Amino acid sequence: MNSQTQAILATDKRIDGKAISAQVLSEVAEQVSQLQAQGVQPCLAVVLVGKDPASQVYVKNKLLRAADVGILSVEHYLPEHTSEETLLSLIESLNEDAKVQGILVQLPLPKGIDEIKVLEAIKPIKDVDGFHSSNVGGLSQGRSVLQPCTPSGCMRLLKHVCSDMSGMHAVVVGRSNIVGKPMAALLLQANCTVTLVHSKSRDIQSLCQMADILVAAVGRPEMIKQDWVKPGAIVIDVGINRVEKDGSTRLVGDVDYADVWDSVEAITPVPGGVGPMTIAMLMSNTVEAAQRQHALVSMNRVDGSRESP
Ligand SMILES: NC(=O)C1=CN([C@@H]2O[C@H](COP(=O)(O)OP(=O)(O)OC[C@H]3O[C@@H](n4cnc5c(N)ncnc54)[C@H](OP(=O)(O)O)[C@@H]3O)[C@@H](O)[C@H]2O)C=CC1
Ligand SMILES: Nc1nc(=O)c2c([nH]1)NC[C@@H]1CN(c3ccc(C(=O)N[C@@H](CCC(=O)O)C(=O)O)cc3)C=[N+]21
Ligand SMILES: [Mg+2]
Repeated sequence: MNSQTQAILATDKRIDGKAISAQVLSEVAEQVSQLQAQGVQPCLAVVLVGKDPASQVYVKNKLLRAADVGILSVEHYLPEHTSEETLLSLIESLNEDAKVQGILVQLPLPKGIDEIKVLEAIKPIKDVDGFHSSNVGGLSQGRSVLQPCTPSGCMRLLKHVCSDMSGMHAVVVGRSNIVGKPMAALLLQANCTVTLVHSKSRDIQSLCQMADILVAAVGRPEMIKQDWVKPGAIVIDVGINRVEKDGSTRLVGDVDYADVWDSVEAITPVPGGVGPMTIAMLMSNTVEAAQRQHALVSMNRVDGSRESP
């Protein structure tokens, strides 16, 4: 095999989240134009409480992507010591604002604010993160609801390398409400056999070795090594870890990318894998929310009923 062929194969093995997210974003931009032609301007409200530096970077990136695809965004920056009451009343006013179709409250929230209470306050039809219990429940029942962005982005990446996941054994490491649990639900819906692994699981390495599809969402830098991975496995690395090395900061995943490379059939890099997909799916959800709200309003106009979105 000459080196050029090798380079092409190497490119194939690396699941390019940046490129695939660009595809998603161009589809979203097209949907935005269609909505605009119907007199609807999709708008996303982003709420950030406090000054967490990582959150500031993520929020900035979300606003940039929104602008790219023609989604209007409104930013609400609240001080660290904002009361729960103030935050809840902001959400209430965004719920009532017909010009805002998507509401995102950046997590984590400062201590002292009840995260669940805040997420439950968002109208489910505007819940572009898919974190409201009604959307979480809907996902678990297989209903068509707004889905959490990171797991749905992972599914989109998986579909690129694997058109039919039916019968495959998927192992998800991490059981958070925002990644691990909804990821397991989506894989189950795609007819995978799903194992959900967490910090109390025994013999995690053996569990990972069984995976045809391995999803790592732990938050432990390069925890997953070559001898944890079955040859030919597909690996999705959700982890975003900042590590100090030789005086500079580097971003690494939960998987030791270089170590597992020879064993895997395909793998997502960090950065440039799941991260950009998360933001693209947020834009996709915002458009979907706008479409649903527009459909509801039009329907109500026809039948005269008073239910508002
Ligand atoms: N790329 C993206 O778009 C996103 C990336 N992330 C990144 O993904 C990672 C996970 O995020 P998130 O789900 O919010 O993290 P959480 O900290 O909320 O959850 C981590 C999960 O990993 C489990 N865990 C911790 N240590 C181990 C271990 N040694 N072995 C097995 N399981 C373990 C925990 O188990 P237990 O429940 O028992 O405590 C928990 O379920 C982070 O690096 C985060 O930065 C997150 C969101 C989006
Ligand atoms: N309500 C809410 N919704 C979220 O979806 C949400 C959240 N809160 N809190 C934090 C996590 C984390 N998250 C990421 C999004 C994009 C990248 C991303 O774009 N990553 C780039 C690198 C960015 C960098 O350099 O740091 C990449 O992987 O290529 C990462 C992580 C969304 N989250
Ligand atoms: Mg978390």
